[in-house]
Amino acid sequence: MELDDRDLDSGQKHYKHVERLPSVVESDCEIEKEFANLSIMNLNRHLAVLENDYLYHISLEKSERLRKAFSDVKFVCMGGSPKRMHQFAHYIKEEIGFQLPIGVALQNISEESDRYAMYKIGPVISVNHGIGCPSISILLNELIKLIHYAGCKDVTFFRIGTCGGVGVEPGTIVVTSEAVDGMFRAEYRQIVLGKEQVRKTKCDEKLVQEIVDIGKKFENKEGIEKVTSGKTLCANDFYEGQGRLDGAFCDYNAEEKMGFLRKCRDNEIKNIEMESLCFSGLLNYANIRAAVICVTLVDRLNGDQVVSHDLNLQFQERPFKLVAKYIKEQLKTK
Ligand SMILES: O=P(O)(O)O[C@H]1O[C@H](CO)[C@@H](O)[C@H]1O
Ligand SMILES: O=c1cc[nH]c(=O)[nH]1
Repeated sequence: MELDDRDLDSGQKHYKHVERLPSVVESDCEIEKEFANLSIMNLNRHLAVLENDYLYHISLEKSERLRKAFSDVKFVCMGGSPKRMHQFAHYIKEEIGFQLPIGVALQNISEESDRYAMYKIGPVISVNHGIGCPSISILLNELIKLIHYAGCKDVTFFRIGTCGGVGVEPGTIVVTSEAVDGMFRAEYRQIVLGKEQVRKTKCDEKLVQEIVDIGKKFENKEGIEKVTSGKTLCANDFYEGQGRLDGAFCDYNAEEKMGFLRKCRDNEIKNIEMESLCFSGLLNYANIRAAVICVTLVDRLNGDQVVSHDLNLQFQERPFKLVAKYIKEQLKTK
């Protein structure tokens, strides 16, 4: 495999590798055997012959060091904003009683990339995914490769987010039963090589139920308020894509907007956000357990504007608390 010197000058090791991959992969039944034993499904066979892989957006490189550092990961918690996931990192550290060496602070592992902020707290990764499916898709690709290269076993992913509610009181935690697109299809669609690729987005029923049960057990205690499950509409935009009247553009009227939101409610959609489709689509495809847990900031049947910053900051902590309870219970059994 050929080294690219220009990349080495910038401190990153990239390798020219692409041309020789397909024929090697197709003929190698050792690779098929190795992949058949993985719990991650549908993993790219080309990875098996990729000696070096730089996970560009999280600034990590496939190596023995990476395997040792990440092999204990059991939970990957993701949310939109870097500050929220830094806060969650501190919160989960206290909750699971994880001790950093004296004098060592939590470090953003991916600082060099300046794209995502990622923290490792023992068996938990806390990382921000930015806004929308393209952003979370890149991160999921690199995180799935990370847990594969590190040989992690039995990993669960969570999206800990915020959303707009549909007929539910602000502050409600919605655990997604299935993510749907703007046409109410439980499918994540992506154009690949000029064709539409479709991945199913129904969520793991058992995991949804376990989280709802924990929610019910702690409801109105320890900062965990109303918890419910329902379908989540995943939009590609915050304004027109979510039927708002307050975007820069709006070619529909208030009645049409309300008609659509009522139709959402009648189709058991309880919330609207922007990543659940890709998150559940890719993780389902990989056979990785995953759940989307979002707190509602506004009831869209009553308005569009998301206001009151302090209250939203309090609301954002509700999914933290629920997920932390789940992680703590699981760690007792591991
Ligand atoms: O709060 P997060 O996790 O970012 O989630 C929601 O908030 C963002 C829009 O404001 C979108 O990313 C949407 O999915
Ligand atoms: O209404 C909302 C609130 C938060 N995030 C969204 O995507 N929509």
